[in-house]
Amino acid sequence: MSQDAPQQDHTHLFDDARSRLEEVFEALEIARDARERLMQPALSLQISVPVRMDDGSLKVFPGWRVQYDTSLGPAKGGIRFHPAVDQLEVTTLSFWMAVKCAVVNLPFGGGKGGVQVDPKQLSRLELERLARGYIRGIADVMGPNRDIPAPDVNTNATVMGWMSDEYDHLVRGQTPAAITGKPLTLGGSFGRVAATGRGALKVLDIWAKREGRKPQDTTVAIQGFGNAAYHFASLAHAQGYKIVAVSDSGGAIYSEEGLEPDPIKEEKTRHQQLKGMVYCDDSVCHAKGVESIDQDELLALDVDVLALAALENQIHEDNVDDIRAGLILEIANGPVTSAADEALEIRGIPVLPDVLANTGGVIVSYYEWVQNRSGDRWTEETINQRLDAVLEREAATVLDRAEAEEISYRKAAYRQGIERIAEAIRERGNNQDGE
Ligand SMILES: NC(=O)C1=CN([C@@H]2O[C@H](COP(=O)(O)OP(=O)(O)OC[C@H]3O[C@@H](n4cnc5c(N)ncnc54)[C@H](OP(=O)(O)O)[C@@H]3O)[C@@H](O)[C@H]2O)C=CC1
Ligand SMILES: O=C(O)CCC(=O)C(=O)O
Repeated sequence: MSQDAPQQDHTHLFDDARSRLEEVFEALEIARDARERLMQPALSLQISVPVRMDDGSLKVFPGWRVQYDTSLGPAKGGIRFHPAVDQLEVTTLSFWMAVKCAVVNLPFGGGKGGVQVDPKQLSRLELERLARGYIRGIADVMGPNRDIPAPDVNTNATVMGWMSDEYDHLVRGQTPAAITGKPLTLGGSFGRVAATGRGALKVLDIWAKREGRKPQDTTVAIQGFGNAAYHFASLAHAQGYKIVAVSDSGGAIYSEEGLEPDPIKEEKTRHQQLKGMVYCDDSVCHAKGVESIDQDELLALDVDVLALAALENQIHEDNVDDIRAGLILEIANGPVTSAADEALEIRGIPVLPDVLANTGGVIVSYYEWVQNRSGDRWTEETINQRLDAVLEREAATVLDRAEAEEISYRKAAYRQGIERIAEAIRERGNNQDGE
């Protein structure tokens, strides 16, 4: 563990994730080969990333790349820079990637990467050296047909651009399809930056329509204000949803009258933190009656939708009884533990699960990969239409199944995803005991 890493216990994270797999094994006839394969990752690589700091000293950061399962296609998944990253977290995130790609029927397996680092303590050049060093460390196991990284927490298009450039140098050729989420000028796709938030809103809309609920009558609190959360907030606000609270790693803000995400984003870009910001310029206030609240208070607000868009393990046994929201939308990966999930199910609070609700990002990453391989470039309109169509189809299947089998949306999504992976494992045949 690096020197400044916070004490965060991921010991139970992977067990917790696997307990959802076991639930599927109990409910469905999944072949033994698939059961064996899916209980542990296919490949797990640990690396050390040495970074020359601006003051001339050398710091070494631990990093990982895990490919959980590649039966449906090359591994796919983001890279996280965060002080709490460790092998178990990356493994769990790669497992969720495998499930989510299968839930929305992408020709991808699941992968994930991470570096245990606080990127907020690095200069821009140090960050670039770290990004390049990470790619040198995992280059042997990645590539367009093998494992395709993308952004996740604290990484973005700029970081993907550096990584893509580093990979091109290593393989002595332009290989844009090796990484997605790149800047547009380096072969990135229109629509990728907003895709996770847009996809989450689409899934919420599909659910709301079935429930006869209108955006104008729906209040939303959002945990997080990064890439996924901001784009969700901005698009939801434009559609008429009332965003009453948002939070970041430093605090939360609330307004009963509703917040305007775009000016808040501009302020956050200037001041880094939501806490203590002023939302008025030239005597125009973008959010009247804004007050600072605790991050935990946001989770307990009496709202129609609580959108979780920060990190895993946010709703757990100790705070689940405080939840008063009508619906939980999981934009983050794994924000609700399995124990909390059961408690919510008993209380009749539905959860639109991560493996469906946050698939917008990886779906548009798939479109980026397809465009890079064909040399084609699709318009933003085409991308968004295709994204909507996939989510309409796959979300409908999950919601219908939940209703027909009288199970939670999560259980229905897991059954859909695991069935597809198990089928691919079966079709690959028996010769799976070696190279
Ligand atoms: N980016 C993508 O395409 C995808 C992301 N996801 C998932 O969505 C989640 C967010 O990712 P992304 O938006 O990319 O990451 P970002 O790094 O852009 O944003 C993370 C946000 O979470 C905030 N945060 C961190 N800790 C807390 C906390 N304790 N309470 C409240 N807010 C907190 C951060 O605060 P601060 O701004 O202060 O740092 C930041 O606003 C992750 O779980 C990720 O795996 C899922 C699918 C795709
Ligand atoms: O865009 C991608 O390939 C993966 C995004 C990601 O890491 C995720 O969905 O959690």
